[in-house]
Amino acid sequence: MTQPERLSLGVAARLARYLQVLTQAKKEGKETISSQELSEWTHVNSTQIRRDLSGFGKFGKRGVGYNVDSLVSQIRKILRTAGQHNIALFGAGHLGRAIASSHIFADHGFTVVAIFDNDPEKIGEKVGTVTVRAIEDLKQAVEDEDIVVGVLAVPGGSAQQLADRLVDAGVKIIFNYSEALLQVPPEVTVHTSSPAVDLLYALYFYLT
Ligand SMILES: NC(=O)c1ccc[n+]([C@@H]2O[C@H](COP(=O)([O-])OP(=O)(O)OC[C@H]3O[C@@H](n4cnc5c(N)ncnc54)[C@H](O)[C@@H]3O)[C@@H](O)[C@H]2O)c1
Repeated sequence: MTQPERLSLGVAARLARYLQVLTQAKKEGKETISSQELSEWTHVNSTQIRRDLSGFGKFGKRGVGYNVDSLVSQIRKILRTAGQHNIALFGAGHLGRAIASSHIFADHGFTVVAIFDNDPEKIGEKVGTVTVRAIEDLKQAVEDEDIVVGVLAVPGGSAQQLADRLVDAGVKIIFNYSEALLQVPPEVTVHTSSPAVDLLYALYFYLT
């Protein structure tokens, strides 16, 4: 399989979207999927899908479609997300608990291996199988448990100080659920999740 050095942002975003649909299809027991079906679920047109996937070798058979399993592993390889990746979660509140006990990350090979909170009442509590720890343990946890992503499920006012600690501990990817605008060095990527902003984006394409 030939693989370009770096994907364009557009291709990477579409591949991630295909992966999301394929992972769900796999969970529902689907073995093959056509570019037309992928198109219906992702709203990317099927010609574009075939073009995106053909660039990386032949996964599909004419008339049969793509094998879901092999397409999932191929896209994960292309996105370099094959294997398991460890996450540290900050905030054992409503959102943090929901994230820790759901499959949204696990389905894509991410495991929540550590949960941090600054509320003394929560430290030592179990959320699923993980014990809530004090923030002072962060640096050691990143080192010992090979943590590559920090997920912030804390109030906006606490997010920057935690981002600073993550950067200091060497974590390069921050997934920010709060509304805080985070300042990080250029080598660190922040992804901010905002359902309302995603909806505005969808609305823009609906209205134009
Ligand atoms: N983007 C989304 O989809 C989405 C959805 C829901 C909530 N949110 C955001 O997620 C965040 C959490 O929401 P919630 O409803 O779970 O709040 P919550 O109050 O239930 O939980 C927040 C937790 O963070 C902890 N915390 C606060 N400061 C901390 C610090 N400095 N270090 C470690 N832990 C700290 C608190 O002790 C608490 O356990 C908020 O910023 C909220 O706006 C985003």
